[in-house]
Amino acid sequence: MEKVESGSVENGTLADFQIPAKKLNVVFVLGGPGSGKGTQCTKIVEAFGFVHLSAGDLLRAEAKSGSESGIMIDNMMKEGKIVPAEVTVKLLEKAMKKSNNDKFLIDGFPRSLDNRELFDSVTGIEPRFILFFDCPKEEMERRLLGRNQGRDDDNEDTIRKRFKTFIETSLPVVKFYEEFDKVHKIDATRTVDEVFSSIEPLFQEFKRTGSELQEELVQAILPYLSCRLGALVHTPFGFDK
Ligand SMILES: Nc1ncnc2c1ncn2[C@@H]1O[C@H](COP(=O)(O)OP(=O)(O)OP(=O)(O)O)[C@@H](O)[C@H]1O
Ligand SMILES: Nc1ccn([C@H]2C[C@H](O)[C@@H](COP(=O)(O)O)O2)c(=O)n1
Repeated sequence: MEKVESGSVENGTLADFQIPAKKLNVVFVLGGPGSGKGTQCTKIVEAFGFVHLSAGDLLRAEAKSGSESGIMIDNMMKEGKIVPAEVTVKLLEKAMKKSNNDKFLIDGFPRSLDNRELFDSVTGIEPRFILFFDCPKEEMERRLLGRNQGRDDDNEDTIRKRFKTFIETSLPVVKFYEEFDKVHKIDATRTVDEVFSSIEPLFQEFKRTGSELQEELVQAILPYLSCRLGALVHTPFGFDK
């Protein structure tokens, strides 16, 4: 299979990608904090077999891992600031390489023009389109304060800072892609199901075929089967006898 040319990649980090950049289907999911990006990504994954990569989740995991950059990430997130693009792009790249899939929903990224430029130069991946969840500040704030997922940044003070960063640093990314006609603006004030109904048609081209669904089923039950098989081998009535 054709690979990404290492010459086009900084540090050659993408050289072990099994799928060429041009064949990867990447959709960026943008919107203010609490606009419902993660909620809709979960539904898109179920319906269309995408891999959901949340930049925020990857950063939170890295912060918890005790790595060198962990404390810096944690502090920046508490201040509602955008973590340096080098860190986030590296985490995304690693997560994409680990996956065998060719369809990625990248949630909460690019959150700045720096994010966008570095991702572009490192991966050479052009997003298929951008989903932009449009929601008034008051509704986003209401949702964030009711989220109850134990996130350190879901407090009034940090939420105010996150909104400011969203307007000053993240909206210019949406404007950038609007110039290329790549943005699907979604009214995110409706119910979860209504929002999903309005984005579903955008993903029809990614509908899974029968054999893809079959392969997914096999992958899902394989761990169970191998576990059962292992148990049989080690019981007196199993294969040993
Ligand atoms: N359409 C909706 N109507 C009402 N509540 C919603 C809707 N979509 C999501 N929520 C709720 O709002 C909260 C925030 O949603 P979600 O985590 O999906 O937002 P997000 O955009 O991913 O936020 P963040 O950028 O902070 O990670 C959650 O508690 C979720 O259940
Ligand atoms: N590309 C990104 C994405 C996220 N962050 C930081 C800053 C955000 O406030 C925080 C939480 O993200 P969320 O889970 O709300 O998407 O993570 C960033 O610096 N760069």
